[in-house]
Amino acid sequence: MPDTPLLDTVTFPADTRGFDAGQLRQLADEVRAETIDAVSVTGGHLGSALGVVELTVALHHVFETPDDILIWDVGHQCYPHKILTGRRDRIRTLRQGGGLSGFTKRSESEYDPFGAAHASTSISAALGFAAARDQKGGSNRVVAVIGDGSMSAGMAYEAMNNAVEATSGQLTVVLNDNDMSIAPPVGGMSAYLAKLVSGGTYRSFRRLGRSMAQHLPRPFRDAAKKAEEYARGMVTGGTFFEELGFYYVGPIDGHDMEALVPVLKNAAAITDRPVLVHVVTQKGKGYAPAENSADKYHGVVKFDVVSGKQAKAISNAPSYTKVFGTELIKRAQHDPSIVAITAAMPGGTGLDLFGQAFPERTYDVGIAEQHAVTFAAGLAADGMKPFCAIYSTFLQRGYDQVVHDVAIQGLPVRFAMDRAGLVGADGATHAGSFDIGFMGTLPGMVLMAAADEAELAAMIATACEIDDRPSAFRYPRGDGVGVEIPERAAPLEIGRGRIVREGTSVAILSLGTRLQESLKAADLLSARGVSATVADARFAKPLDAEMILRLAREHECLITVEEGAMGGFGAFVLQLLAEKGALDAGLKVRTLHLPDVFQDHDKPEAMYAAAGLNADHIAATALTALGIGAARGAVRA
Ligand SMILES: Cc1ncc(C[n+]2csc(CCOP(=O)(O)OP(=O)(O)O)c2C)c(N)n1
Ligand SMILES: CC(=O)[C@@H](O)[C@H](O)COP(=O)(O)O
Ligand SMILES: [Mg+2]
Repeated sequence: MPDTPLLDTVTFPADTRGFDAGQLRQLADEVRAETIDAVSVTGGHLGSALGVVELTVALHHVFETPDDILIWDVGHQCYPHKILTGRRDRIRTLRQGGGLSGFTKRSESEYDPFGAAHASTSISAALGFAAARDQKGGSNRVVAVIGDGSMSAGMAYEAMNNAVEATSGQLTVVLNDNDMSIAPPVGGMSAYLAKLVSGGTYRSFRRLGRSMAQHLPRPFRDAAKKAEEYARGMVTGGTFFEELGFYYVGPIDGHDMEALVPVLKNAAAITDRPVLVHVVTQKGKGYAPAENSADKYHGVVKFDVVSGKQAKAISNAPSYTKVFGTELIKRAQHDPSIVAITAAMPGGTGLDLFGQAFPERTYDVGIAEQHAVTFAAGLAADGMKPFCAIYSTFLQRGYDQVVHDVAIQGLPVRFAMDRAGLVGADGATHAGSFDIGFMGTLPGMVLMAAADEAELAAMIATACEIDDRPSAFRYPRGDGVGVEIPERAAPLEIGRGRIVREGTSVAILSLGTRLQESLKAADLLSARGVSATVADARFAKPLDAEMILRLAREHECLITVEEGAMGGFGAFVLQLLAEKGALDAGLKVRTLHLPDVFQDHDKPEAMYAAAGLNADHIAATALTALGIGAARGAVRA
């Protein structure tokens, strides 16, 4: 544990309010050491947190949190904030079951006035808080901190566009520009910010001194007159933001406490217009292994603090993500119309591999899922074969585009939905729980779910051939099950499932990831003298009606299993059975799916157990339905 004498005196931000610049610097150093040490035992989003240590200390020193509202965009950089807001005693439980969330969360602390984890929501939320304050005649201040990567999303612009009209009072947006998203940032705004930073203004701000006050907008000038040192580090510019009605201040060095504190004090005092403070930081700041790594330790597993070496688990199977990337490359080698789209997640989606193989056919559109989907629709409309690879949870943001721009027009966009199902430590915000329901209800959509990595390869091959309508395939976070992938996977027959194991009394109909557990459940049932068929549905849409109706006819009990929310595969099957009268003769149907709650972060195994999607739960469900009765423990292997 690091030596933290000053931090030890701080439990809440109020404890820092009397600190001088030297003490604030020392506090930042100690918070940084504490953050590194904590994440070394928990894993998590380290690089972004290290980049905002000074900013966090300065914000809590200047603003009267929690009365003043401080909103972190994404929230993945909030560990220093948690350390300073009464949660240091639990900081080594970050992202662990029952422990602190890795993001901001309203239920966790009054210092988290708004929860997040998806990007680019902070300015809208802050504007809402500012407008609420205005409505109530309050006087508290409101701050949003948003990263340069998150500044690529439509929501951020929608909020800035509305800011001047929605609030007549104080609102500070801190643009934390570390010139990084998860991958290097992309797009015109990123280039614009780089230009602002590389301009003479930034290089020379230290020389500007008090004369700068003359060039500042009037409120700054007045404030600067009161405290001339506040003017240091403030530079006008940023035409784009000015045109939207903001005062633009910056760029300033986000690691320089003597620049940060006075500038933030000034921003807090401005009430006639919103202020955008452009702060330049370094992702991974102050920890050499992070600073020197390509991803700046954006997300790490446990690591050794001295060497920075991460304790990566060894696996015998490739990750689904890697299978997606490599299989798509194979297909693209024979089909020049295949192109791939990612919304700022090239590494996370495996499209970094595709991008190396086909740089000209890979589009990283930034954090802009809505645009990604409609951009793919345009590509498809003009004869390309777009694979739009977006995590299930982030595709939620592009849903109207999926409906309106893709599905209604019947365009053959292929949606590769990674991280479908539970994701462990990132928790509820990142779980891909809903895609079966929201994609499966769309007319014309072909929706597949991979039970293993060979199935994923087959589904990619299938999607390649679907040229007359949209298609989607879902697959989970993590490694495959270790099955062999054929050199050239054959496409599947659309709407055909497969029987994996034949039995007589119970039919377990699995969609996607829980097939292995379903097979284990069949073993458990067999040990209890119950014969089970196990089928892999492969398709949530169109359903294999023939297979499902046969299972219904030939078994006493039918259990659907899926790693998705209610209202998904099980609901589709029930609807089919009802429509075809297959429920009329007493078939016992049970639908196993994710529980109707937002499951908190935990180890995946614990989450599956809590969800009731393990072999013993499946088997117990069958036994209970058959009236054989079994406490779960009774069927455990
Ligand atoms: C809507 C959405 N898309 C993608 C992501 C994945 N994501 C999390 S952080 C991040 C990069 C954010 O970059 P920036 O805002 O600059 O913060 P930094 O990591 O640089 O501190 C991305 C792409 C997300 N959380 N939400
Ligand atoms: C904060 C965020 O949204 C990403 O960093 C996310 O945590 C990545 O998840 P994976 O680790 O599953 O790629
Ligand atoms: Mg960034």
